[in-house]
Amino acid sequence: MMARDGDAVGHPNCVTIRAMFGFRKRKGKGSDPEAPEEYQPEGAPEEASEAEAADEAAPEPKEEPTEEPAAPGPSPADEDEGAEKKGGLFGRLRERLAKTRSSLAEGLGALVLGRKEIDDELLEDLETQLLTADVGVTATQRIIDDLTRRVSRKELTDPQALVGTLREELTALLAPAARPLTLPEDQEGPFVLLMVGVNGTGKTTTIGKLAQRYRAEGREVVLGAADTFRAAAAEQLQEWGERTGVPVIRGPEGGDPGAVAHDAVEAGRARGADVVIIDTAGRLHTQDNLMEELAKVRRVIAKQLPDAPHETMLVIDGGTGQNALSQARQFNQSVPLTGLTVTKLDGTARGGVLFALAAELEGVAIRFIGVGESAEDLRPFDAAEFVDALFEE
Ligand SMILES: Nc1nc2c(ncn2[C@@H]2O[C@H](COP(=O)(O)OP(=O)(O)OP(=O)(O)O)[C@@H](O)[C@H]2O)c(=O)[nH]1
Repeated sequence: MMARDGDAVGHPNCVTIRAMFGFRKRKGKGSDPEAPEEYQPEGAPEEASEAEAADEAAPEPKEEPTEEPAAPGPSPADEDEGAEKKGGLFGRLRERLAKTRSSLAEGLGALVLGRKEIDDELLEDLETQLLTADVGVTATQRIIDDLTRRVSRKELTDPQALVGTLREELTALLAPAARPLTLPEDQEGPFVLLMVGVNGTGKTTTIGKLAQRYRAEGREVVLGAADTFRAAAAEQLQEWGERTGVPVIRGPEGGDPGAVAHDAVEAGRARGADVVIIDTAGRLHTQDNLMEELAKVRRVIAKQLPDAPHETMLVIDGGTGQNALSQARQFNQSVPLTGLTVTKLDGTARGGVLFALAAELEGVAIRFIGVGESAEDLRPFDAAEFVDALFEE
């Protein structure tokens, strides 16, 4: 890896290039991206243990609370409640990110405590802290380069200001990736979402939550169960379909997933649906089989509808840390990705991986994050909100 800020080297009182490579020297420390995560998969959606899971079980998706409630317009009392709810939602995000918060932000606070100046050692410790929190090599390098530059120009001298500056840097790093998924209002034919991801990352659950969200917005949705490899996957999708009042197109077990995808798009067209969401297998006999199958499903959809799939979304388990990056790269080769959903951030200290994904996967937007099992825990990804939730007292 090349340093990009050579001009910092040799400047009096400034950090040296040594600091930027500190992570190499400390390789062992906290740099075990493949280490098993303590996250324990929880039960099926309807088994959610928290009180708010009751929200999810509501039979009418239109009554599902949303972050931006639709008409009728709010009364003044509702507005107060709205503000409170917003605070509540932020509070909940903050609480759900507690593990990442303690591994990333709280560690940084401790790091600068009692320091009098920003020297090599402090920047090296910061670098280690970021890598330990799964921020990843590219993002960490970019941040340390930038801080080094600021220190060398004397724009940043006070260690206590370092955390604030870092917070800005982290937000700026995430911001280009935080592009919401907006459905066109005037599109001819349905908006087709192809959902991919390895087994157990929360793909089917995410599809269910998305169906619920879109139904609550008054959109017509069709689901396609193109994971014909695992019968339980279609069952699970069917349950979500029943819960949200959305038709689910299925095929025979072991059948052709391309045919199911085709039928789902066709059903979406015939019904004048706004959105078709297609679930795919997360595991086949081999990884190569899986990638070929996904590419084929994609081709079938593309033949049927110009520009479709309009979104190819990879669902990643945030608890897999740096492994998420290799998953994303691999999927991206077979089915060019347009968006990501990172789930299970509520059960892991490895949420720093969002920064790694933003830095490494240019052009792929982070659409949603999952911070729990209920529908409102699938949140549109907002860079500033995410960083605030990690840093705000
Ligand atoms: N805590 C938590 N659990 C989640 C989240 N998203 C999904 N889950 C849970 O993760 C488990 C696996 O989710 P699935 O939707 O079955 O995963 P999948 O990727 O479809 O897996 P396959 O169907 O096996 O391919 C379920 O128990 C979900 O409720 C999240 O953001 N937080």
